[in-house]
Amino acid sequence: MDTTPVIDVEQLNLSYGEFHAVKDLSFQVRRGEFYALLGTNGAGKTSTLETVEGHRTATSGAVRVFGQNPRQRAAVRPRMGVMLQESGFSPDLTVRESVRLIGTLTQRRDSVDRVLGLVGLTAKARTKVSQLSGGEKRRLDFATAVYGTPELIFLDEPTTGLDIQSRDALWDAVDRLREAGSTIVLTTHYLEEAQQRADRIGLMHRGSFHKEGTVSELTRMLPAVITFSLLAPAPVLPLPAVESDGRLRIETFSLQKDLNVLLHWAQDHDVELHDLHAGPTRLDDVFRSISSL
Ligand SMILES: Nc1ncnc2c1ncn2[C@@H]1O[C@H](COP(=O)(O)OP(=O)(O)OP(=O)(O)O)[C@@H](O)[C@H]1O
Repeated sequence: MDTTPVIDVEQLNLSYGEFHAVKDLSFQVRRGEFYALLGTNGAGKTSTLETVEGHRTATSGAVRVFGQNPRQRAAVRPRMGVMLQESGFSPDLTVRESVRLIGTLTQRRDSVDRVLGLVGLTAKARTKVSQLSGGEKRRLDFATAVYGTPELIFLDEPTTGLDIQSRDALWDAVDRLREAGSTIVLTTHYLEEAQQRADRIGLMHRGSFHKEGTVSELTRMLPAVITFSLLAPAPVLPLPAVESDGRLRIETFSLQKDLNVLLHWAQDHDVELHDLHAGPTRLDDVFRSISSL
């Protein structure tokens, strides 16, 4: 089996004039993996991905895609599908013509009807791109990335502007691409999307990784949280809590034990723990912790 990483980035640096946007960034994406590159605004995600996609030259460092320089587009481009943040379709082409053009440009083979069905645009096949809604344009962008089921697929903010049905349909399609063996690289600001699906996450802040690992590795170092409100005066709580916006919040590294203590206390004193929530730290909390740095 080929163990060459699909993406291998080593000590990548990118500068725009005096501005050092990406600093000594190193990461690998393995075959079949779902990797999410997340980060604060301006962290350098797009700059990094544009370099990996072969659109931008690194200031220094090495970037390999399928073991090759991504600037060698003839070798690499047919093997990867890219959904950019903004589409570059000609407004006068129809949806069908646009998808067919992608096939020609990427040199991948597929059935245009199959791809239109996959992205739910069969009924719009003869519609001009200029007449599509924002969500429909986004689905056409997705079609460009998945045409021919490429080995490597980049999804840059894929669900922005999509309604809930279209989002679900997009993630179903991604699941099927993964079953077919495709490697997925995602950037998104919807953290729950990454939290639910990614095998590994690179969390960027100001040009470098703040953290990299699986979701559980990223969240493990933060305490779990119990929140609730009290509708009537109650005796002193059995655990230290902080009050914010009328709710009490307990942070703990022993969730089961402390939840047990709290529930017993409530039972013994006949106290209602209104709107009680307990659970591990979410990725949003990791994000908030770095955004404030
Ligand atoms: N062409 C450019 N010229 C100068 N500065 C640039 C250029 N492109 C990006 N930058 C700067 O480089 C930094 C990284 O930008 P980049 O678009 O890679 O970030 P990002 O993580 O994708 O951000 P966002 O989440 O806001 O889309 C930002 O500070 C941005 O202003």
